[in-house]
Amino acid sequence: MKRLIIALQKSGRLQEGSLELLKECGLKVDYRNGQLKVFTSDYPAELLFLRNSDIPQYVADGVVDLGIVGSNLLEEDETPIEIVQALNFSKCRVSFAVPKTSNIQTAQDLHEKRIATSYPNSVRKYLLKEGITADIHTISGSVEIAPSLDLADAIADIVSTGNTLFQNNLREVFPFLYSEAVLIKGKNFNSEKQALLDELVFRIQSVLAGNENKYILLNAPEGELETICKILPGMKSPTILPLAIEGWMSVHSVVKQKEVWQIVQQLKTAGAEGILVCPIEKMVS
Ligand SMILES: Nc1ncnc2c1ncn2[C@@H]1O[C@H](COP(=O)(O)OP(=O)(O)OP(=O)(O)O)[C@@H](O)[C@H]1O
Ligand SMILES: O=P(O)(O)OC[C@H]1O[C@H](OP(=O)(O)OP(=O)(O)O)[C@H](O)[C@@H]1O
Ligand SMILES: [Mg+2]
Repeated sequence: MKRLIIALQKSGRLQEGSLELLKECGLKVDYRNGQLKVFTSDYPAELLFLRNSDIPQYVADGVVDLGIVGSNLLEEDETPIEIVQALNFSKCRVSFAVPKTSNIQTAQDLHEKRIATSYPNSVRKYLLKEGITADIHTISGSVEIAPSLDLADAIADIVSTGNTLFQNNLREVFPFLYSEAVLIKGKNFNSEKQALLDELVFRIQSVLAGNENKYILLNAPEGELETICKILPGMKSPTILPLAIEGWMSVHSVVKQKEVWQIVQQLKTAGAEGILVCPIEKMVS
């Protein structure tokens, strides 16, 4: 039986989310920290745990079939690689930041300044586009410390919560790149491997759709049904079932996770009672 070889990060920001997603897709993974190779059961895959920065090359060379990396790495790496699916986790931005006391406010203010970063190609491309020249210093980690050591006037690094900038007395100037985890595909896909990939992508999309939506149930007075159904469009339409008490209906529907609180408020105002909001594990439309 053919197995898809999937490269995941050995340690770091992407590992937990990658393993979690594969488990939600039905791949049984018995992984113990430090293992470099793991076979999955319930789906024919072999997981290789590699350095994040090595994954694009392994995928491009066809040494592995698939990989999960941050899209910012692909921008930096410039290896031509097909993104099969954005994965909606490890979302972050790559931003310029400066000491709180600095008067750098705009892209133009970076002209002829010293910029420390782990992403020199991405920074170079951005500055070139803006017609700005700067002195780029490449540092492989802990970039936020560079201004306090007077190694740089500004940095370009990943920002998520902004805590690291805050702790290092830095101020975000502006982001120039947005990133999230993505599934990337190598070469040498015969029809058997392609079928396995299609199945995996189908499962991933079902999990992502499930995560983005909530199942909502509520009791509605019959007289308010029309208003309540307008608030709840559902996948096709809401499901309506009679309650044991006359004059009341149970209404079931699916709503976008990000709209849940606003919809709950509208439903309460429209007279709904006993509102339940439940997670959806998988959703196939
Ligand atoms: N704070 C963060 N929040 C969200 N995503 C992040 C954050 N930091 C990094 N990432 C994402 O995770 C990816 C891997 O980052 P991580 O710091 O784990 O590895 P690395 O140090 O860049 O690489 P290597 O494993 O080669 O040392 C980044 O390319 C980015 O897409
Ligand atoms: O905005 P925040 O939520 O604080 O996240 C940003 C920090 O996260 C990443 O570092 P990481 O912790 O991965 O350490 P590293 O530099 O060793 O990769 C990134 O390089 C920033 O330093
Ligand atoms: Mg990091």
